[in-house]
Amino acid sequence: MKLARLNSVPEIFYSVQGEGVSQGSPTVFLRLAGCNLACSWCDTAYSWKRQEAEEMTPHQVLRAIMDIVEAESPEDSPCRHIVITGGEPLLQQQELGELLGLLDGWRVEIETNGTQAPSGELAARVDQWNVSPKLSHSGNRTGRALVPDTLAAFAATGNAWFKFVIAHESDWEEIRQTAETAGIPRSRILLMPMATTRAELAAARAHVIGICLQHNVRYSDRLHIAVWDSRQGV
Ligand SMILES: Nc1nc2[nH]cc(C(=O)O)c2c(=O)[nH]1
Ligand code: SF4
Ligand SMILES: [Mg+2]
Repeated sequence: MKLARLNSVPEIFYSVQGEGVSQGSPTVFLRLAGCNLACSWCDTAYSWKRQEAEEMTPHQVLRAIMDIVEAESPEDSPCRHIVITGGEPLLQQQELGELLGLLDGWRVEIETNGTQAPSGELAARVDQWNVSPKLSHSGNRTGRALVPDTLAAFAATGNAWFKFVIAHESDWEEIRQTAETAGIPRSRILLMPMATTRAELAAARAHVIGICLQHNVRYSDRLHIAVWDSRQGV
């Protein structure tokens, strides 16, 4: 499978989940390479823009994960929570399924842009989907980033949350329409500020919380940005 490379090494790290409903949980992150979209504000473009990626077998990835767990999480309570992100991890479903087969007893979250439907086999191994559908402000071609049938398939799993990046007040209307078409319940929607720096996050937070209150949906902060600013690999 292809892993993103950060500072010339495959991107696997131990941190707290910074976004969504598991925010704050100690987690191993695995970033896969490649994406089918090209968001203008992508904060991990290095994971898909450059052709370089680290090719590893699922067994090698498992070994690298366990090395980090052993080195960084406590011996008396080793981390067994993984977030797989990208890029778009569902472009590598076959290999991902093999890896998840090796992560027996782990809690698995997948961050996805919601354009690729998971196979039933893969879905059975995933505890939580963090789906982040890309609105028109992402600059992707219309129809490419928002795929209603695929979003509906995620909604039907019962373990998906839908995390939308807010750039403007007017984004709510696009979210409302998307949710209605795909059958996404309000209780599963989170709004998150568009921000790649601590200063941008601080400036946008109150405004996005205001939109959440107005429409009775959850807010998600971006803890890793609040804490480590625009640093990658944390
Ligand atoms: N700490 C931390 N939490 C995250 N949650 C989602 C991330 C992502 O890049 O998909 C991410 C990330 O890069 N770091
Ligand atoms: S879907 Fe995610 S990884 Fe892909 S370009 Fe958009 S923000 Fe970047
Ligand atoms: Mg990130």
